[in-house]
Parts: sequence; structure tokens; C-alpha cells
Amino acid sequence: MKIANLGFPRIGRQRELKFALEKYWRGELTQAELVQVADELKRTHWQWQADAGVELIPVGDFAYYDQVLTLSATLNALPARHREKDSQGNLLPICLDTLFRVARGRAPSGHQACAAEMTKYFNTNYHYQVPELYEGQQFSIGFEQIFDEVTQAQQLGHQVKPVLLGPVSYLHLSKTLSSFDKLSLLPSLVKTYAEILQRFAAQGVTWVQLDEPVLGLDLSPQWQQAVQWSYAELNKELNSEQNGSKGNKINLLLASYYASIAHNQAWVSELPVAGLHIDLVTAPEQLSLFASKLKQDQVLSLGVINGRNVWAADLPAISTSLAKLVTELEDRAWLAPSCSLLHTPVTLETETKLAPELKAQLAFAKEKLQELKDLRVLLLGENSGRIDDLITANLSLRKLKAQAEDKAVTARVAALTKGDSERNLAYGERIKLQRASLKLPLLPTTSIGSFPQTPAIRGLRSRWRKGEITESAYQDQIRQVTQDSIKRQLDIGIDVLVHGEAERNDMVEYFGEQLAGFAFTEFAWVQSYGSRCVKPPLIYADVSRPTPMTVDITSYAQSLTSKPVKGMLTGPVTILHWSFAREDISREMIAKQIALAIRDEVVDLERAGIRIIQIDEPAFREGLPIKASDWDDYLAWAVNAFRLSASGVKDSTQIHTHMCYSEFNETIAAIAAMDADVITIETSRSHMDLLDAFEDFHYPNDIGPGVYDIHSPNTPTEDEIVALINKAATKIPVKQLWVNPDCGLKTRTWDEVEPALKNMVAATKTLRRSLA
Ligand SMILES: Nc1nc2c(c(=O)[nH]1)N[C@@H](CNc1ccc(C(=O)N[C@@H](CCC(=O)N[C@@H](CCC(=O)N[C@@H](CCC(=O)O)C(=O)O)C(=O)O)C(=O)O)cc1)CN2
Ligand code: MET
Ligand SMILES: [Zn+2]
Repeated sequence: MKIANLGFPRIGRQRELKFALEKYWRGELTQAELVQVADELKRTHWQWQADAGVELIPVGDFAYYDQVLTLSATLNALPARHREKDSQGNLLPICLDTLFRVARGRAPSGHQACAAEMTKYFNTNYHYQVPELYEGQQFSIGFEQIFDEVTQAQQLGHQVKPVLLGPVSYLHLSKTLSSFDKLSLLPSLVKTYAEILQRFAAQGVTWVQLDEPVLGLDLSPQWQQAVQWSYAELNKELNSEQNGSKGNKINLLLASYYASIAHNQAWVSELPVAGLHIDLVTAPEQLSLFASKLKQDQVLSLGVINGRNVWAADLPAISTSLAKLVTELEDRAWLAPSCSLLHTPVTLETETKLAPELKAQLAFAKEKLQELKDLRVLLLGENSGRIDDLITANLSLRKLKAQAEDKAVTARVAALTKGDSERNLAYGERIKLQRASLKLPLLPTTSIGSFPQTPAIRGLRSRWRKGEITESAYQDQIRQVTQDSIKRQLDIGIDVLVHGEAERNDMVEYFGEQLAGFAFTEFAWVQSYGSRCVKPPLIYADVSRPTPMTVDITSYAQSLTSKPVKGMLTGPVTILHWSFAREDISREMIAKQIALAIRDEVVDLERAGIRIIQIDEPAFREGLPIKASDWDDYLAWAVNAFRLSASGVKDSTQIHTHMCYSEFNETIAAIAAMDADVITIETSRSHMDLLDAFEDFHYPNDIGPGVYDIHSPNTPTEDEIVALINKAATKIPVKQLWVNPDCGLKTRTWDEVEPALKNMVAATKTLRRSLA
């Protein structure tokens, strides 16, 4: 029974990759030095996996920026605008800087060009670079990284299993540059995959993992056929005489994750692959279905250790549930995490401050590999001493979990009524009161919350955490930064100000640090995109808000100006989704508890004189289940949680929400049901196309579409912004429109933000004159 792994986090236990990348981009590290850091990380992670008993080490899970981007390079499918040419106009080979230009619009070498879009990978907080494909595109092998990695790992004595996103999922996740049927590209794509597999065969590889997470979706018949055709084709290529002589026979492991694929079982079980991986954490009921249909020579990889959460597994229970099957399948059963460990932090070993009883309940990526090893011990009954230890350890875990209840919280949730999730008046009436009290001009200008988190601010916080400066010195300095950002906004002429979020390390972790029922870690970083990481807090018990969290800093900011300062909170759905949540109560229940905590904060902000409060819900869309049949249930409780957080205030208090990285077509009715007075959304990268959903729906409340892309370091001109606002005004009545940038100004510098906001205000003034 093999212990298998689908992928390991690449960022490094101390985020070595992040720091090396950022230094390289700033010109403080050579490319050779960056590659050296990367190679060292790969070596370490391969060795850890080998030490844990993983026989086939996944290779190809490493990426300098994003694995989908690296795959686009491997397939020679990077956008032309990011390629360099020689003096004759011929394309130069793809190199690391080409990848960085695609992702960031610029790199230490080469010319600048508009970055490619990034978006969420299925229902995760990981963002991938969206491949851009054109009609008639031909694929070929264009980048050698994965083949080099296979060689490197083999030279270190590892047997490897290269991992690639499969052709159908790759195509599914890509966007087309004009309107044509993506599936027309499949033949060339699959042919290139076959060439890649042949290269692996020539390298002595025996197993290749192709990830097809699209199997979990409600696939149309065309897409189902695309999967069937692709794998039949790959199988044909792999078995053709001509190729057989070139190297080993390649076995394909077809991996699904994040969702049940039971609805596709009838034809998935017939695919000509040597192995199938199923996510048994998300959908345990798949087990008997797929096991009973497994062919004699097929392997079933059992995804039983949760790759999306950090809790230690109940190994005795898993062992019991697998015992019969494993006896039947013998060597044909593999034990694996449910999905790649990309979404889990690297290791618990570096955590020194967690309460021991909590730490005992956790397993990060490295520890999850150990769990697989222990599970095999239990299943094979190999080592009776170890078995007794594992069972005792598990019993003590369960005892600890019983302490999670806070009776005051559960009673408060139980007493909730429908009215608690409703504002007093309807939007049409509320907005009149709000307009009368706020007296804002047409097209009010604002921003989404954060301002640059400069190295000075991060450094300050780091010194405070280490105890090198006092609490009061830290608070003083945060106030100074806040004062500075208020002054800048007043100089620029913004109408609705924000305090700037200088005090926050992250929009979720910051609240997690202050709420009861949450714990936070020192190093449990997870990659969000590129070099950017997040450290999701842990929800281990019932949630409540012991004391106000943002009232001091917000009131301070408001005391500096007579213009409204917008209070800034993260909403319950987003806090839940971007945390590692307990699994013993429903997500709906956790969302309600968080909603009540945020509601308390909203009410306190209002009491302190704050007239506008934004409750960010950027993860609202991301929380949407993979299967459409589960949407209504999710949307009902998610909308209700938001409304619960927002409905404690007077009608004259204006509630904003904010969403980003979203498509809105499927959820627009639910978004309208959230009933925020104003919603700001990220739209500029899509050139306002995302507004179509709001237009078609006749979205009734106010909307602030982002009018410039903050992800690019280039300053938007006044004309560009005027054009975008004009475009927005063709879709949404002007009196409903707000003007703001996209979110995430925390990732930029003031040198970039200030001129851009000035142009935004100037553009707005020009339009107000022409519209008046
Ligand atoms: N949770 C979450 N998910 C999200 C987003 C989000 O904002 N939060 N946004 C979208 C994704 N975008 C993101 C945008 C930016 C960052 C980001 O900037 N992350 C920072 C970390 C933020 C943080 O926690 N910063 C800490 C500092 C941590 C740190 O590195 N400290 C250094 C010191 C740094 C210094 O001296 O300059 C140390 O202790 O050694 C702080 O401010 O306190 C990073 O990768 O660098 C992450 C995601 C979607 N998902
Ligand atoms: C990922 S959404 C970010 C919202 C937050 N208020 C900000 O402006 O950074
Ligand atoms: Zn956002």
C-alpha cells in the first residue's frame, strides 16, 4: 500500500521563496541566486516526503509564481505581448522573466506589458494566472523546467511522479481572446501532452499524475466527451509501438479533488487510466462507488487526509472505514491527502506559541505526511506499540474538542429571529435619509480601505511583536500613519475617506487575533498568489467579540476631519472562508457566530459617530460550492450571515460591502439580497465587463466599480479613468455610481497611489461638470 502525495507547498517553512522572489524583482538578487533558493527548497521538500515514506515524489508542484502559469509556458502558450523578440523579430525562448512579465507586467529583464488576469482556483483562496488562448492556437513544448526537475530529483535518488494539470481542466480554466469554442484547441493540446508524457517516459518515469478537478463540476456532455476523448487519445499515444521503445511504460493517475465526482462515475470508471484519485474528505460516499467499479489492474488513490484544513486526522476512524477495502485491494489502494497540500501551511515544528492542547490537535503539510504513515501502520497492523499510542492520542484529542462550547454564544444564536437580519426600512427609503445626512456630491469618490503597508509599518509591527517597542509606542506610530493617510486623502480631495488599515497585518488575521474562539500562528503561511501569502487564523471554539476591535483607530481618523470616514470591517463569510475552521459544527453556525461578533462592532462604530461602515465580503463568491445543486443552501446562509452583521444600525447609517476576483452573473440575485446600501467591486481588469451582471439584473442599490487596476504599477491617466467611468455610466444610472479604485492599495507604494488617486478625482470632477 503506497503512501502518495499530490503536491507539497513550495513557499518554504520561513517563506524563503517569497523573500527571494521579491529581492530578485527589486534587483537585490541575481537570477542564479533565486534559482539556488528554489533548488534548495525543492531538495528539502522532496527529502521530507521521502522520509515520510512517500515512494513516488511529486515533481512539477513547484512553481516560481504559479503552477498554471508554468504549465502555460511548458505548453508554449504564453501571451505574445510578454515575449521578447530578437532583431529579426523572432520570438526568443521563454525564460523565468517571461513568466514574471505575464504575472506582473514587468520583470528585471524585457519590456513592460499589461499583466495577465489572475483568478481564484476553484473554491480556494489560491489564485492562478488565467491562460489566454486564441483561435487556431497550436501548442508545443516551450519550457523545460519540469523535465529539469525530474532529472534533479532522480539524481538525488528519488523515484518521481510528475504532476500536471490535465488538458481538459487547463482548457476549462483558460479564457479565449475572441469568441470561439475552446474545445477546438483540444487536439493540439492533447498532442502536446502526449509529447510531454513521452519525454517523461524517456526520462525513466513510470507514473504521471494529471489533475482534472473539472471532474467535480456539472460538466456538459461536450466537456464529458472532451475528457473521454483526451484520455483515450493519450492512452493510444502511450501504447503505440513506435513510442513504446523510447522509454518506460507510463501509468497515468487521474486526480480529482475539491468535490465529489460520483455524478460522473459511470464514464470516469471507464477511462483508460492506471489509477484514479478521489477526494474522500469532501465526499466520503464516493469510496464504495469507485472501489466497486475499479478494474483489476487499476489503482485507487484514497484522499483521506484533509489537504484543505489543519486539524489532525482521526486516524483510528479512518482506518476502520478503510479496513475492508484495503484488504480487498491490497497494493492497489494508495493512501493520500485529499488534494495537493498547497493549501496547508508547511510545518507545525516552527510554532512555539500555540497552546499545547491546541497544537496537539493540528497537522500541517509535513505532519500530514506522517499521518499517512501512521494510517498505514494502523491499517496493516504492523507495530502494535505504535498503534496503542495512536489510539490513546486520538482519545485525548476528542476530550479537548469538547471544550469548544461557549453557552452564551450558542444561546444568542438560538434566540435569533428573522428580524435580526433585516434593516428597518427598504433601501429606497434608507438612501434618502443617508443622502440627506451625508450630503455627498454626484459620483462620490472613495477607496476600498487599505493604503500602502510600507516596510516601515511592517517593520514597526514586527518590532512590537518581538517586544522591542511598547504597546503605546506602537499605537502612537499607527496613529501617525493614519493621520498621514487622512491628510493625503484630504489633499487629494476624496469625498469618503478611509483610515487606511495600517494597524492590520491582514484583513482576516487581524480580526482573528481579537475574537474569542480564534487562535493564530507564527508561521502558518499559505500561498495566495505569486509571492503573496496569508496566515489564516484557526477557529477552534465558539466565536464572540470580547472588546471593540476597530473603534479606537476609526474614531481617531474621524476626529481629524469633518468628511465621513468609512469604518472598515471584514464580513462573516470572508472571515470564515479565509480561516481554518473547526469541523464539529456547521459552517452556517460558525458564520452566524462571527456575524454576531461583527454586528457588535458595527453597532459600536455607529455609536462612536461613524456614519458609513464597509463590511468586506471578497470571499463571498469563492465560498460558492462547486456543484450548482448546493448553491441555494450556501447562498441562503451566507446572505443571512452578512445581513445579520449589517442590520443592527439605524437606517441613516450607510452600509457598504466590497467584493473582488468575482464573476457576478451566477450570484447577482444573492448579492442584491445582501441589501448593502453600496457595493464596491473590482472591475477594471475586465474593463467594466463585470458590471453587465448588475446592468442585466437592474441592481437597485449603489455601485462603485473599480476605475483603475491597482495590480499594475503603471499610473492610470485621467482620460483612461474618464473612459472607464463613462463606460460604467452606460450600464448603471449615474446617480447610483460611486468612483473608487480596485481594492488592495496595501500592496502598492504611495508614489504609485497618490498620482493615481489624483487622476481619479480629476476625472470625476471633469465628469461632474459635463453631467451637471
Ligand atoms: N486573508 C486574505 N486573503 C486574501 C486577501 C487578503 O488580503 N487576505 N486578498 C486577496 C489575495 N491578495 C493578497 C494580497 C496581499 C497579501 C499580502 O500582502 N500578504 C503579505 C503578508 C501580510 C501580513 O501578514 N503581513 C504582516 C507582516 C508579516 C511579515 O512578513 N513580517 C516580517 C517583517 C516584514 C518587514 O520587516 O518588512 C517579519 O516578521 O519578519 C504584517 O503586516 O504584520 C505578504 O505576503 O507579504 C496577501 C494576499 C484574496 N485573498
Ligand atoms: C481582498 S478585498 C480587500 C479589501 C480591503 N478593505 C482593502 O482595501 O485592502
Ligand atoms: Zn477586494
